[in-house]
Amino acid sequence: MVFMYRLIKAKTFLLLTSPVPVPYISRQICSGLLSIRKMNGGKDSVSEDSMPGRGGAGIKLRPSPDCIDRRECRGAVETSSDSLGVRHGSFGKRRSRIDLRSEQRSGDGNSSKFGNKNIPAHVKRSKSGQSYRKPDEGGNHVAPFDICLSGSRDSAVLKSLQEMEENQENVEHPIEESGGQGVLRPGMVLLKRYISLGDQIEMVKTCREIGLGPGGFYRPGYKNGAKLRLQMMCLGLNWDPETRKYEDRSPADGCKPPCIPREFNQLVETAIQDAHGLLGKDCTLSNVEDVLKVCTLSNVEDMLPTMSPDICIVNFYTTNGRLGLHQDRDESSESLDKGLPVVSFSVGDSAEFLYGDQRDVNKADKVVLESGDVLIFGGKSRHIFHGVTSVIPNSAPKALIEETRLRPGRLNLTFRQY
Ligand SMILES: O=C(O)CCC(=O)C(=O)O
Ligand SMILES: [Fe+2]
Repeated sequence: MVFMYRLIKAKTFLLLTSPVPVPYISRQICSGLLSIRKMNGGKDSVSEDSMPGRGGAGIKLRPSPDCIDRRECRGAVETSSDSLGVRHGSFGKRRSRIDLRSEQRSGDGNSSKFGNKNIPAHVKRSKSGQSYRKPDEGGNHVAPFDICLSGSRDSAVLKSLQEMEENQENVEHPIEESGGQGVLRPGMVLLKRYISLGDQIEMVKTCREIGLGPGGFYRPGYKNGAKLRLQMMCLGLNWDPETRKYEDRSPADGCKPPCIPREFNQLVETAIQDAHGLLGKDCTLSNVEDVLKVCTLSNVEDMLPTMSPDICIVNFYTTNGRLGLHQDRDESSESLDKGLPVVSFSVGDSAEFLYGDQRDVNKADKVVLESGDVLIFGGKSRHIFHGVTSVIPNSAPKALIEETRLRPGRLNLTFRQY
């Protein structure tokens, strides 16, 4: 609700005070949010069938200040324009995307700013110098993956809703069954059903909209050619499983990663504060047995440091998607050493999430992450092995699917600070 309220308030203010369209302003604000950071490489951790480690090579990176200047990548946008627009019923009414389309079409497409800097070698370019998506093995054009089903009431949506209804009649998902809210281990906190339905809906719509544009969703692969069992899009900085580095271009189309929407970051910060509240309570309870243990605000911050995300990896898992046990270790060594947390939002179908000290599924603990859950792991838990073993079909909130037509599957956003 806080997210929705802030969003409406900000948009109303901008609409009332601005002579230019809100989406334009939002993008400018977004640019201003990004700060320049000196970065160095993280260490590495690779496993078969898992997300490999993200070894930074000591390069200096910074979230691109103009990461949402979509005109730079007009070629890439044009190729995906079929999947945007009014044919998506209520989505088409969203002013931002329509404005975005016309801006993209009327943009000068000047690729000089794009330059040759940092463009991955395998990204193809047209004669005019515009980038476009890599064709698949069969040479077919690959448009960004649409996390939502198109058509107002097409049969796939109806089938999905019907199955969901049947499933939800038979299966109960009480919070206790899926693992309760609270401190799972030092530095690891689960906030159950933390994101309101309204905010989940906005999140899906926003991710869909960004995901269809430059730097949008694609199916990443590893160096050995194997594909991850998910669709991915990176915001702020791009993480490439093939190079295992953070870079400032998407390998799918050579475009700069889109910015992280300000509302997402606000929710991350509020979630960390609320996690601190839980950690504080946890301390108070332990004090009953251990009076010497004093829990102050500062050591709550030591257990789970605060962070300002400049990276968001957005994953979409279809119902047979998964992600092997891995560690998130490619952020800067400064960030890793401080234990700055990874904050994870789950939306859509529930998933079985494994975590533990070793890369061994038999030794890992399991928790079910449901739509609206926020999982935070930092401090002593920053280096845990974790992964997604399965997505539970038809477990998403029905109203979320009705409102967004999110495909069967799960959307996951992990925020980090480089
Ligand atoms: O989907 C999830 O819950 C985890 C995602 C993840 O671990 C990652 O993107 O590094
Ligand atoms: Fe991860």
